[in-house]
Parts: sequence; C-alpha cells; structure tokens
Amino acid sequence: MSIVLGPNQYGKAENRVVRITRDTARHEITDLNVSTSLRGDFADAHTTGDQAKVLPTDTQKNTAFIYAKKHGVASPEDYALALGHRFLDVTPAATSARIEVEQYAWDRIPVGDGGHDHAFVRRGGDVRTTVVTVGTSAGTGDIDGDGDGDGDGDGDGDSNGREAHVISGLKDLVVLKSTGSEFKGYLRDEYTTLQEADDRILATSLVARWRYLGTDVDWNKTYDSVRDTLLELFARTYSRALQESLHAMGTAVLERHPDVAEIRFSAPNKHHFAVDFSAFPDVENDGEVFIAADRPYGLIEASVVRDDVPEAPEAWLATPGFC
Ligand SMILES: O=c1[nH]c(=O)c2[nH]c(=O)[nH]c2[nH]1
Repeated sequence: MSIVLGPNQYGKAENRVVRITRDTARHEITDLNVSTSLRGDFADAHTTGDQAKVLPTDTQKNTAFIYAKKHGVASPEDYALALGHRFLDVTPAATSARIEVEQYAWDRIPVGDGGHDHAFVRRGGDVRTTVVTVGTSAGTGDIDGDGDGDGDGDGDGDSNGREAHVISGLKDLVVLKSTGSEFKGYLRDEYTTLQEADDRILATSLVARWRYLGTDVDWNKTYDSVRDTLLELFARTYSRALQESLHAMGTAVLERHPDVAEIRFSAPNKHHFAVDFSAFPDVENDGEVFIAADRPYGLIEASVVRDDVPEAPEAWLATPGFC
C-alpha cells in the first residue's frame, strides 16, 4: 500500500473583472466573475515543494485582467476560450485549463434618449455562466466524435491539436406560474400526507447548463435564444410536475439548437402553500393567499441529452450541483 497524490487543480477564483468599452462617449460595461484552474503534471508542487512548473495564481489573475483589455470580451465564452489557450501556451505542464465565467447584467439608467451614456443600474435576477475547458485531446477527449480532437465538428483538427469544451448556462432564473400546474397520482405510503393539487403555484430558481458540440457558435445569440426557449416552455407547458416542465424545456432547447449536445437542470421546487383560513369562517382562500416556504424544498434535477453524441465527463469536472 502506498499513499499517493490524487486529482488536483489550482488557480485564481473569482476575479471580479469589469471592462468598460469607452471608444465613444457611449460606454459599454461588461461585469464578470472569472475563475481559472490548471490541471496537469503538478505533482512536484505538492510532493517535493518544487514550484518550477507552476504558473502562479497571481499571474493567472493578471492574465484575466490583461485579456479583458487586449482580447476584449465579445462574449464570456470567447474570452474564456482565449484565456484557456493562453494558459496552455505558457504552462508546459498543464494538460487542461478550466475557465469559469459569470456575467452580471447592467442596464443604462433610463434618462434621455435610449438611456444614459455612462450611468448604469445593475439588473437583478439571473446570471449568465460559462465553463470552458481547453486541453490536449488526451486530457479532454474528442468531444464531437469526429476524431480530430478539436471539438469544432469539422474533422480537420485544430492547429494546436487542442480540444475545447464549452458549457454555457444561467443561474438564479426565478420563475413562477400562478396556475397551469398540478401534482397528483403520486405513490402513497403510510407516511404520505400531501394533498393532491389540481391547481397550484409552480416556482423555481433555475440553474441550467448546456454543452455545445463545438466552438463555431454565435455565443450571444444562442444564449439569448436558449434563455427565451426556457422561459417560453416554462410558461406554455401545462405542468403535471416540475419534472415534466424541465423535460419540455430541455427538449425544446435541443430541438431548436442543433449545436447543443445536452442540457442539465437543477431546480428547487419553491413551494407555495395555500394559507389555512379555516379558523376564520368569513375568510375564504380560493387559491389567492399563499405562504412562500423557504426550506425544505424539493430539488428536481434532470438532464436532456442527444443519444447519438458522446458523453463528455471531462467537460463537467469540478462543476458540481447536477446529478
Ligand atoms: O413537481 C413536483 N415534483 C415532485 O416530485 C414533488 N413531490 C412533492 O411532494 N411535490 C412535488 N412536486
């Protein structure tokens, strides 16, 4: 028996990168939370203390900020891919780089024509996310099954022979339907007390992540389209369970987006219980007054996948929160 170093990675977490584009008097703001990690042959750093192969996390932080300036942030995906390639270029021991980006949206303060030029108000609500993993095909697999290990699906191989996985998504998308949802016909045992619901509130704070088949994607357009699809199907689907809503949402995303291989959901069922007014004979509750429960909550997690596309477990490494 011997004791050995197991899987490891290292990097700088949660660099808060704010990029202002100020080429004209009408500024743009891009507000990011960027986490970088390198994986590869870094055993010496742990076992002998030799740091010769280690690109410091401080350098990774500097690179995140320098790339915001030099490369720019056309989309979080494009920026993360550029960072991933950069880290592999300068770190020979690294076999893969994982770049996670969250993007917070800002709106122009609505004064004047089309909003203020350089004053913004942070938009509440959902956060756009991406997790990019760039590596050698040995480290990250052949994601599109075309045998060239570059992940763009054209089978011609990237000049640097690297594979790139892009998982985009959103979190904190809080949605609610005040009708059009039931939950009935479930398994019962001697501990079941839940009453069947013909007409209930359905609400969740959705986390969704979808994996692209390649990198030749219009990231911003596809993000908007997937988000719109999720909202549309949540609204339009008559729900017999949150599970059924998620399945309908995921199916529509894959039907409308051939470049999406799979989508995963984590959805807390934010229970809204009708308040019991039976102590007040003159007060009726006809599905009008609810208590929004905090905890516990049902946690429904599901994925919808194409069955003819190879799985990519390496794309999901270190991205917890899904079954
Ligand atoms: O949409 C639901 N799915 C469940 O699995 C479940 N279980 C439960 O108690 N309520 C609900 N609601």
